[in-house]
Amino acid sequence: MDVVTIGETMALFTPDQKGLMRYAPSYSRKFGGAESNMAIGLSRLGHQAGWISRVGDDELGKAMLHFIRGEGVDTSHVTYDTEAPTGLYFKEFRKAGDIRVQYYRKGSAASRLSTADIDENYIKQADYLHISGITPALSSSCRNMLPEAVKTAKEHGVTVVFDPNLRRSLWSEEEARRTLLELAALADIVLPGIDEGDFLFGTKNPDELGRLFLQQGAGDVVLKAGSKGTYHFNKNGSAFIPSFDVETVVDPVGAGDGFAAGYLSGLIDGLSAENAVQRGNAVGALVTQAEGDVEGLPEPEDVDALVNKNSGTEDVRR
Ligand SMILES: O=C(O)C(=O)C[C@H](O)[C@H](O)CO
Repeated sequence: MDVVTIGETMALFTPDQKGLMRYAPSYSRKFGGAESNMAIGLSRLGHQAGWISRVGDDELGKAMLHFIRGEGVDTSHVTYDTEAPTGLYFKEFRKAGDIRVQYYRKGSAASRLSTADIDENYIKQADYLHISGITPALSSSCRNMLPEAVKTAKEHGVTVVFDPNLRRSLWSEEEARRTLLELAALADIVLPGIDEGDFLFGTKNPDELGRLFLQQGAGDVVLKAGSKGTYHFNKNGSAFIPSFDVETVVDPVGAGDGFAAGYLSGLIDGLSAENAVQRGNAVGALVTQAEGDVEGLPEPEDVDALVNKNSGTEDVRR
């Protein structure tokens, strides 16, 4: 297994019409969850990814599992929870550039994940363990589970990748800041956005953030500056890798997960840090071109086409 990830995926309902959701009579059903989005991204790029989770023992849970398994992700460590339902989320396209999400996930099956779901043998055979800051916001059992998963990974030399994925609506600012900083300190690679860095450290200055995350304990800091590009910092220095131009953003949700998939795919393929980030930028850009969290995740030839079209784009070692 190249990467094992842990987290909640929800049935995603999108109104078939734009505008306020209260007027929407019909919805399309999709699936979305940061960690499985990333795992599907890896699978599309030809890698082996496994996803640890719980889903409700209900029709949506079954459909979700079929879907994610069908995308080539290993779901052998996903269990059906007979006492709690699959979580739901709604994505409302109010007007261009104004997309809102509404969760119905309190007490969901995945919020009942706990250290009992951490199988040492499963984690130890992976090269990377990917976790996000959404999971600890779901419940105290989820919060206790992640450090245990990280400990298991570290004992076996599995590289820990942490995407803060701040979801303010799920917990208090204070709790979020404390927990995300704790997890960032445990990770080998962190993938924050500039706004998340600002939330955690009170500055938007990229160099300052790079320094602070390194000081916190990460070996590699990959700092996403949205449509501008991405910074990479490690003990050898820093680089800025520009983003790819995107004409119209159809749906930005899931772009960060796509970035993580592209970046990890690059590392798995042995690319330099800068080229891995460039692949991340490419996947992130492509994800925004389709509606849905995973529908725009590319195959390798799509990534190559975008990167080659922009081959004038150079990595700038700083
Ligand atoms: O917001 C969440 O918690 C989700 O996991 C839903 C989406 O898939 C996710 O935000 C995309 O990154």
